[in-house]
Formats: sequence, structure tokens, C-alpha cells
Amino acid sequence: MDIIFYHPSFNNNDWIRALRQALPQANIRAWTPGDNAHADYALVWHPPVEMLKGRQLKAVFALGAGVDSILSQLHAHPEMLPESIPLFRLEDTGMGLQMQEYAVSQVLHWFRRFDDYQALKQQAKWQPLEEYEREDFTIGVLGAGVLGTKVAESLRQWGFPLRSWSRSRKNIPGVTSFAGGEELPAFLHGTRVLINLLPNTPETTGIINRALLNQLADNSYVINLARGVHVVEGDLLAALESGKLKGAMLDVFSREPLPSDNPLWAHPRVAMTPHMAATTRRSEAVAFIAQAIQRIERGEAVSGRVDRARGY
Ligand SMILES: NC(=O)c1ccc[n+]([C@@H]2O[C@H](COP(=O)([O-])OP(=O)(O)OC[C@H]3O[C@@H](n4cnc5c(N)ncnc54)[C@H](O)[C@@H]3O)[C@@H](O)[C@H]2O)c1
Ligand SMILES: O=C(O)[C@H](O)CO
Repeated sequence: MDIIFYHPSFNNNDWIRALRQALPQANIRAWTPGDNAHADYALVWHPPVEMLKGRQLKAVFALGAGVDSILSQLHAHPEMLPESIPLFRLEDTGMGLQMQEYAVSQVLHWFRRFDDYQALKQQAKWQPLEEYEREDFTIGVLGAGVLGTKVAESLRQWGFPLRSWSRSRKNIPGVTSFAGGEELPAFLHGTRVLINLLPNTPETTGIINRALLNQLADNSYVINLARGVHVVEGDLLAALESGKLKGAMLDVFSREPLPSDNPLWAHPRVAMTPHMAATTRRSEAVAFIAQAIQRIERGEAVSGRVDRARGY
């Protein structure tokens, strides 16, 4: 069994060493331009077209959860990966816990008004503030998939009213499920903290816009953990200025790194992180991929296959 590996920034040696430990029977190599030697599997992130084009692969594994980048590449170069070759993505593999850490910490930061106390501190003011009530702090998770479900579950223990929105009805204990476009308004009405964990697809690009934001509760908050293109930045800034939004925590941006002249940098009620909310964890990812390859070799079903028509 031959496996090729490509990631623009991961350490090849570390990954190949881990993969060899998990799959001792496999020949594993870092792909380099011009390498057209046989391969059965490819592990990739932002792969060059030439790496995959024309290969008779058994499967390709994306080294992340979101596959919008490789799907847009495939849209431009369909010859890169025929439909007959399955594309898989990482499901959780350590990203769920990271998303939980991020979301819980930010929700509690706002719920306990630490943002307001920080502003008072800047004014050297000692001023206890009226406490928020949990029943006024409904949290809505856009995208109740692998990661959205983990985030909703982690918030449940804190007693907040929880709801999720997804393509199909979900059954997450303690979380009210809303499904499909027709139920989006009901999901948004009364939501105080909106957490985005949707995949980037033609249907979801630009979804967090003025029309959506206006349907949230007053003094609401947005946490974007998915893709920057989900958010219409001008509409987000306008909602912050109008008071509809009290704060935003953004990990992803339509252009990354975010250009230094982007107004989000200077906004006092926007917090930002550089697309680090949940990074690919090598040991968990290698275990996930190794198990998947072994299942494919045995002719067994594998979780995480990307539906190219659906876009995720
Ligand atoms: N910021 C980061 O560091 C980071 C890390 C990992 C993943 N992500 C992002 O998080 C996203 C979600 O990851 P995941 O593993 O939970 O994905 P997933 O495929 O398991 O879940 C996606 C969810 O979105 C819902 N959905 C998709 N299209 C929809 C639509 N048109 N209407 C309503 N609901 C829709 C699906 O029903 C599903 O519940 C990834 O696509 C990626 O963009 C970001
Ligand atoms: O989708 C993912 O896995 C992360 O956003 C890394 O890009």
C-alpha cells in the first residue's frame, strides 16, 4: 500500500513518522512536484492539482474538517479528482474539544459581563453591574454537525437555553432543533448568542448578513468559528454600530491573514483570533485516517465521506 502526503505547512517528517507507526505495512512518502509514482491513498490539504490529477487512488483524505477549499479547487479542475474517487474529511479528531473551549469561554465572558467590566476598568470605575439572566441568554448554534453538536453539548451544563439550526432535524438532548430555511426565522427570534459552525457552501456563503442579524435579540453576540465568507462584514459592523450586536468574536475572515486596514481590527467590541479555534491534532487525525484506510482495505463502510453535490 502506497500513501502520499501533502500539507503546505505541517511538518512532513512528524506526520509520516506517525502514519508509519499507525500503518506499518504502508509505504508513506511526502509528495513533491514531479512525483508521479503509484499511490493508493493521498492525504492532502490545499493540494496542487498535479498531485492528484490522473491518479487511480482508492481514496483521498482532507487534513481538516472544512473541505470548501478543495471543493472549489475541484470545481475549477474536475480532472483533479473524478467522482469515482471518494474524498473524506476529518470528523472531530480533537477539534470538538477545542471548539468547546472557545465557545464556552466566550459565552461566559459575555454572560458575566467581563467585556463591560473591562471597559469600566479602562475608566478606572469600580461599578458592579446588573447581572444577566440565563433565560435572556439563549444560545443558537448554526450548523449542528459534528462540531456544532459538541459545542451545544458543552454549553448545556451551564444552564443556557440552547437551540440549533441544521439542514435536517437533530436530536441533541436539551437542545431545541430547528431545520431548513423555513425554520431559520424561528431559530433566530430570541437568540442572544449566535455561534456559527456551518460549512461554507453556495447556500451558506454570506448567510450572516443584515437580514439575519436583524432577527436576533437586541444586544446580541456573534461567534464565528466556521468560515469568514459566512459573514457580510459590512453588515456585522453596521449591527455593532446600531446596537443590535453588543459584541463579536471572530476566528475566521473572508481574507486571511486579515488585511491591516480592515476596520474589524480597531473595533472595540470585536475580539479576534487568527483561524486557530480548532486545529488539526496529528495523533487523533492519524488514528482516524489509519482506521478509515484499514476499513476501506477490508471493504467496510467509512464515516466522513464528503458529498460533493451538497458541498460538505
Ligand atoms: N475555525 C476553525 O479553526 C475551524 C476548525 C474546524 C472546522 N471549521 C469549520 O467548521 C465547519 C463545521 O465542521 P463540522 O465538522 O461540524 O461539519 P459537519 O459537516 O459535521 O456539520 C455541518 C452542519 O451544518 C449543517 N448545514 C450545512 N448546510 C446547511 C444549510 N444549507 N442549512 C442548514 N444547515 C446546514 C449540516 O446540517 C450540519 O449539521 C467546517 O465546515 C469548517 O468550515 C473551522
Ligand atoms: O476546516 C478546518 O479543519 C480548519 O478550519 C482548518 O482550516
